[in-house]
Amino acid sequence: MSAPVLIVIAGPAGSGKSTLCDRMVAEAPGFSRVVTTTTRAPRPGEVDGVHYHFLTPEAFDAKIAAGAFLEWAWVHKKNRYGTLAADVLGPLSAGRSLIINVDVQGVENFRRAGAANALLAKHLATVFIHVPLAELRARMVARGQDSEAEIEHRMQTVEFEQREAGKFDYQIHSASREEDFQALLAIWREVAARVAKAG
Ligand SMILES: Nc1ncnc2c1ncn2[C@@H]1O[C@H](COP(=O)(O)OP(=O)(O)OP(=O)(O)O)[C@@H](O)[C@H]1O
Repeated sequence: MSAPVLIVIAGPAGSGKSTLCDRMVAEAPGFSRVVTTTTRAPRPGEVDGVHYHFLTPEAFDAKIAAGAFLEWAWVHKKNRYGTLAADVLGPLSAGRSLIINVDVQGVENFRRAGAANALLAKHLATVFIHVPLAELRARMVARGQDSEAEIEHRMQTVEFEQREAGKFDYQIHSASREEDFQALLAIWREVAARVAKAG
């Protein structure tokens, strides 16, 4: 078994974050997704503790007051989403590896949490996925999930996101799905070796 790691993966919309997370969980031994917490209502088929921890706004407030979150944020001014420290540190302490897909701004929260928590910092690696603009647009169109307006909206934040890329520990320059996955596996091996060496 390799040493446990926490891979935080970010990149523009359509860069392939979900695809890579799904594949790591399916194929890399000992990997699971971080279960995050939200105040939004469960959608049909969503299971509490599996897809999210679903909390009432009051219960979410209580966790904030208790300092239980590594990070949290409002999304569209409507619902709150966050990551409880226990949902990251618990699995890592039990020897399991974690992957989480967050937006570029969310990664800053993980860096800050790492600066305040040595255990987290030891296991943490941030990964940015680069994709040329035309290819990003093509992937979103091909995915068929977003309206033309939504795609335009998402494309407007890409430049900002790319400017943040230099702050990440690792970069993947996206090619085929297989090459991207192999690049992530190589990063995982490197981080696991670093964690093992840190003891
Ligand atoms: N390397 C790749 N080459 C071509 N297409 C890819 C590649 N990786 C992922 N895709 C496809 O691009 C689309 C976007 O991928 P995915 O949904 O994983 O992106 P995402 O970064 O999670 O997006 P979002 O932030 O919008 O949720 C999907 O249809 C996926 O199958």
